[in-house]
Amino acid sequence: MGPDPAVAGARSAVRASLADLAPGALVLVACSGGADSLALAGALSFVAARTGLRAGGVTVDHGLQRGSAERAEEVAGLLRGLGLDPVESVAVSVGRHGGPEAAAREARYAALNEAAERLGARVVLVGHTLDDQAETVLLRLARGSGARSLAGMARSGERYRRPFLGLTRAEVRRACLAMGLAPWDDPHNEDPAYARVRVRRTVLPLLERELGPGVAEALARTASQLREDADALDGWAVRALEKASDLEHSLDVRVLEELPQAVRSRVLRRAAVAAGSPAGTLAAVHVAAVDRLVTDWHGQRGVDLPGRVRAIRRYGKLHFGPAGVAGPGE
Ligand SMILES: Nc1ncnc2c1ncn2[C@@H]1O[C@H](COP(=O)(O)OP(=O)(O)OP(=O)(O)O)[C@@H](O)[C@H]1O
Repeated sequence: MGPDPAVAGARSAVRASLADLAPGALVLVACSGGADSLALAGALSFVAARTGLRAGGVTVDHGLQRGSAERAEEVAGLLRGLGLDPVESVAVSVGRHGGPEAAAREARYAALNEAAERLGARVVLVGHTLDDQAETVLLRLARGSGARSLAGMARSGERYRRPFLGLTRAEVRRACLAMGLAPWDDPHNEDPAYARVRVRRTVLPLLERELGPGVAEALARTASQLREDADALDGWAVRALEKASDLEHSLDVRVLEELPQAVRSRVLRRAAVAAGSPAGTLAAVHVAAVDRLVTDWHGQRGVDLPGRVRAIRRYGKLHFGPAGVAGPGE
């Protein structure tokens, strides 16, 4: 008898996501002990044994709940039991920046990045599923995001890969249990104080009831279509930025005027970030204000942007530089 179909699906998703790596390469799994990342660890251990990859694991103790250190040790023990080596349990101190959830995530990714670099792992696997993707897309849709943001999480980035992005949470949980692994269910995942939990428990089930099943799959499909569109627009923006820039990093307004709005916004955003405006705080309203310097200009000189960057229009050029420093010709 072959393996349970859910286990087979999990293993083949992991195998496919690592197909480009040469034998001997170290792959880490980021494991919280939840069903998703535990199934990921089980599947990675299986795949590594058959492909010559090396498999290790990292669990991060955020120190936010009673008994978290003991649980991290238990998770590390489970990972070692699966034959993963090296296995690390890393304790982090979580700041208060942007709310406890965001702070925990920031501290976690910093710890995972540090471990990957120290251990020489090019790839770190995380256990996001199709349902996580659908929830992310719905949350972002409700906030009014553009294509890049509605594209959700990438299946594969520079360091992080998400082999389970095409599998549902139920499939992954089934795989975890069928592998004989006992997951730890984080009580936060049931706490309706979090918008994501309300989306999971109330909004998505309501949409499925009212609009028919398959809404989560449909949202995930929309995300991957928008990813293709956003990639194409970003590629166009990179080329347009190159074409519009002169040696002093000023942009030619005539070149900008010719661009479709979606591409011009991306060019302006990139130019502002390159001049030092932080990507995280540069909002659509800021980019729109700079855009008006191009398309609806009434002689005003400039626009102030986050990070003390100022965009200035002068003599047919748009210049981005530090606020308070005179631009070219000012
Ligand atoms: N404590 C942890 N230690 C190691 N890895 C973790 C931990 N918590 C989460 N992860 C990894 O991150 C994945 C996503 O977890 P979760 O959905 O809880 O994250 P999140 O807080 O929503 O943040 P993000 O989705 O941005 O990673 C997990 O499947 C797992 O791979």
